Amino acid sequence: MIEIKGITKKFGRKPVLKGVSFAANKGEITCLIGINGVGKTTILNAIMNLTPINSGEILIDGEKLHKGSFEKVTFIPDAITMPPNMKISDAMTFMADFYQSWNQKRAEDLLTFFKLDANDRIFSLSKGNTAKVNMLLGLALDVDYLLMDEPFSGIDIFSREQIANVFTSHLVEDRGVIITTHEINDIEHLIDKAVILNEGVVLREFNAEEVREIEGKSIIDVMREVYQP
Ligand SMILES: Nc1ncnc2c1ncn2[C@@H]1O[C@H](COP(=O)(O)OP(=O)(O)OP(=O)(O)O)[C@@H](O)[C@H]1O
Repeated sequence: MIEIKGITKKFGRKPVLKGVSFAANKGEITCLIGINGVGKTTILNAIMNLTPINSGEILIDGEKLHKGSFEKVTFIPDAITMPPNMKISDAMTFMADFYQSWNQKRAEDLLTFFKLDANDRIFSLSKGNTAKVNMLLGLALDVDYLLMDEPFSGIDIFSREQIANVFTSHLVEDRGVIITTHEINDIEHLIDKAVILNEGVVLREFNAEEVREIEGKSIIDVMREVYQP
C-alpha cells in the first residue's frame, strides 16, 4: 500500500498541498482527480522523492521512502523522456540496460497489444502512439506500483480506448496504480478508488464501486456535489 499522510508542500510562499492524506492499495486503480494546478503532479513527484515535501510522510508497504523504494514504484510522466531519434527498439534496449526490473517478455506483449512497430523512431510517432510507447516503457518494469500522470491527455478517442484497455488486461496484473486526470469520462469504469482534490486538500476519498452500488452515484455525480455544493 502507498500511504500519503498529511503531506504539505509550498513553492516559494505559495502553499500547494495543505495536508493531503490518502492510501492507494495494490491491485487497485486509484485516481487523483482535480482541476489544473491543484497539485496532482506534485503528489506523484513527492512519492518518487523528486520534490521534497515540507511536512507529513509517505510510506510504501509500511516503510518510509528510501533508495530501495524505487525498485517497487515507477513513474510514467505525461511526456516521453527518450531521445526523439531513438527507435522504439532502442528505447527498450536502453530501459533493459538501465533497469534490473525490465521484463522483456511483457515489453514485447505490450508492443503487440498496442500494435506498435519497434523500428519506428520516436520523433515519427503520432501523439497517441507516443503515449503508448511511454506507457509500454513504464508497464514493462516489474514493479508493484505504477504512477501515471495524465496518460489520456491530448490523444484521440481510439488511442484512449486502447490505453484504457491495457488496465483491464493481464499486462497490469495485480499491481497498484495511481493515475491523475482532470477528465474522468474515459476511465470512470476502470477506477477502484477516487481521491478528489481541491485547494490543497482531499475533499473526498471513496471506493467508486461502493458509491455506485450504495448511493447510486457515479464519480462525476460525486464531483458535482463536492465542487458545486
Ligand atoms: N517547480 C515548481 N516551482 C514553482 N511552482 C510550481 C512548481 N511545480 C508546480 N508548481 C505550482 O504548483 C501548483 C500545482 O502544480 P501541479 O503540476 O502539481 O498541478 P496539477 O494538478 O498536476 O496540474 P495539471 O492538471 O495542470 O497537470 C501549480 O500552481 C504550479 O504552478
